[in-house]
Amino acid sequence: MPLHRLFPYQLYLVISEEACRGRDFLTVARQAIAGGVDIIQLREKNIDTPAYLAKATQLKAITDHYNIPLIINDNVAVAQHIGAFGVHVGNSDTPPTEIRAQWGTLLQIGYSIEYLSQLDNEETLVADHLGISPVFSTATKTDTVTEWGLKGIELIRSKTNKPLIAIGNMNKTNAAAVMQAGANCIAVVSAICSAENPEKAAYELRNCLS
Ligand SMILES: Cc1ncc(COP(=O)(O)OP(=O)(O)O)c(N)n1
Ligand SMILES: Cc1nc(C(=O)O)sc1CCOP(=O)(O)O
Ligand SMILES: [Mg+2]
Repeated sequence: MPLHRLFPYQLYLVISEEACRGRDFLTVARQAIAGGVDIIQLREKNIDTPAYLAKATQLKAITDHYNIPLIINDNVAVAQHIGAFGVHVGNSDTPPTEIRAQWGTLLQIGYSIEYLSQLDNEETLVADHLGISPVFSTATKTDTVTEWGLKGIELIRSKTNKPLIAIGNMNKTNAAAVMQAGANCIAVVSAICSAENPEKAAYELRNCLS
């Protein structure tokens, strides 16, 4: 099956209340959807599960309304509870094999690739799509390991057929090159959440993608 059928999303918004700079994150999500994002991840760090659940439930009402898949970062219980499309985990989170063992194919699993050696492990094998973590270093998340760059995308592309999500300082100036290097999708926080006009920012990013 062609990759775009497995993961038919090209513009991926990763949203948190903090990234929206005092604006209502639900309003920013609606604006981003109007501008053309086609998948959203809720990424709240340092929040307890009841508070995460409350935010996820509110956002799910919006994503359902617009028929946009919602992914929950880190918290599998929240993802499962709200009937999310999927969950995104990294090397410090619940491993994909555990999620798969418990929930089968109920949740799509995104998994961060920080080391090339991960491409040979069981966690990558069971994941549905992979985050290239990060393509370029970013102030939004500083606890990262490898800055993959365009060459890193090409290398990872040559080693896996899984859908690749490019994350880390993605913006209008690099989106086309990142896709050209082999990514299937770009994921952004600040380029949309911190933009003065999130709808326009999403629309302009969308136009950089094929
Ligand atoms: C699409 C996507 N890719 C990578 C990440 C990073 O996940 P992780 O390494 O678990 O780090 P945190 O986001 O949990 O800080 C992501 N969230 N989304
Ligand atoms: C959530 C996240 N994960 C990353 C990774 O490298 O795994 S970088 C990142 C934040 C991306 O923010 P911005 O679009 O503002 O650069
Ligand atoms: Mg994580």
